[in-house]
Amino acid sequence: MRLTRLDIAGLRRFDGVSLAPGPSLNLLTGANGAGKTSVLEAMHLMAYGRSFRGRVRDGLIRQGAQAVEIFIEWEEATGRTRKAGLRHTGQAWQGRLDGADVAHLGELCAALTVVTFEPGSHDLVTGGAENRRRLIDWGLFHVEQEFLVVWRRYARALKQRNALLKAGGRAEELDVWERELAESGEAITHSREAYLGHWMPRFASEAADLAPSLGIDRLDLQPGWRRDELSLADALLLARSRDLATGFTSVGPHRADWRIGYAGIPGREALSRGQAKLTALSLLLSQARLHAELAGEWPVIAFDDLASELDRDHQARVVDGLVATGAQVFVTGTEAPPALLAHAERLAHVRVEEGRLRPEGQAS
Ligand SMILES: Nc1ncnc2c1ncn2[C@@H]1O[C@H](COP(=O)(O)OP(=O)(O)OP(=O)(O)O)[C@@H](O)[C@H]1O
Repeated sequence: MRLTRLDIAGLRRFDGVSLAPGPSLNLLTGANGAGKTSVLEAMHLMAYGRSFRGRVRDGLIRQGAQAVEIFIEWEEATGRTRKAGLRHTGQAWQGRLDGADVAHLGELCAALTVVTFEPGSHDLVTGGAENRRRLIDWGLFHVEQEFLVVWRRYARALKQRNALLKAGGRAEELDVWERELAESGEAITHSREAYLGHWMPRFASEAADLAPSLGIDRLDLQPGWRRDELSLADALLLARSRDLATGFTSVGPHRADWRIGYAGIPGREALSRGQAKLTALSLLLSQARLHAELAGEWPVIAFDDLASELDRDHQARVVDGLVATGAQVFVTGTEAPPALLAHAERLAHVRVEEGRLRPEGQAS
């Protein structure tokens, strides 16, 4: 997919700006604090319902503004033009897709696919399980419509069981929600396992190119209970008295994780920061590739501060590879990275200056 228009108002230092991105490589340069990352943040907010820099109410909304407002227009590979608007006050949000109000932010997220690589992305590899669960579920939400339905069923049942646990609910009441949890939870796990199976070979091949010394050869799902020994229904029943004591559900796919297998190093603790970044980048790019194969079009790819995240050789490999796919790419930096200048004929360059956007070549 290709963004053709991006309007941002009330976001960080942007009062109101508009961008008409190019179809291939888009470079945003500017001084520190000019607002480059904020442009990617706006795209990410529409595509994920949240920022990669923390909660909306923690500073995303411009000081003195009531709300952040984003409008994006894009073209799908089929030629269909789509448009989405999002207004977020920090407490409440309103979304529109193709001219109609949406009931769930998830509808915007399902329509617009953006993959963002930013300075915090190494957390996918070295941080907690939540981001890894989100990543795999992101892939599934976009290609399996049923997944969202079953995921919502699970989330609702989990909430109900937790409420009953806290209230010291009766066994018959817990039985009802555990049945629902077990059924939807087994389905979620089945989908996650199948997805990892598709993702693994693409991830291994991307990692073999970007970080060959790591010898990445596995992606193993940890389902959130001892699935090789018992069903989720049995695991929930077995955990019931402990869960009643703590007031929360200790087993199930909401506790799942997945682990990367490295043949070249003892484990993720041995990764340098740069290697963790390359591993995260391999995950994101291979997932974008898998998405392109399953959904028939590449997501928009956004790199925040590419030049300080990757060495020159890796920058060139990644940019050249993406140009060959035809994906639309956004890159920010204080200066233009040589890897992008090598594709000058495809490059749309915008300068970000004190919260304003100025296409390169236009007078300020
Ligand atoms: N809520 C807010 N209201 C007004 N201005 C804000 C708010 N939050 C952040 N800013 C300002 O907006 C800018 C955010 O810049 P951003 O991080 O997008 O810049 P950048 O060009 O990517 O910078 P760098 O190169 O330093 O990473 C900063 O100047 C910051 O001080």
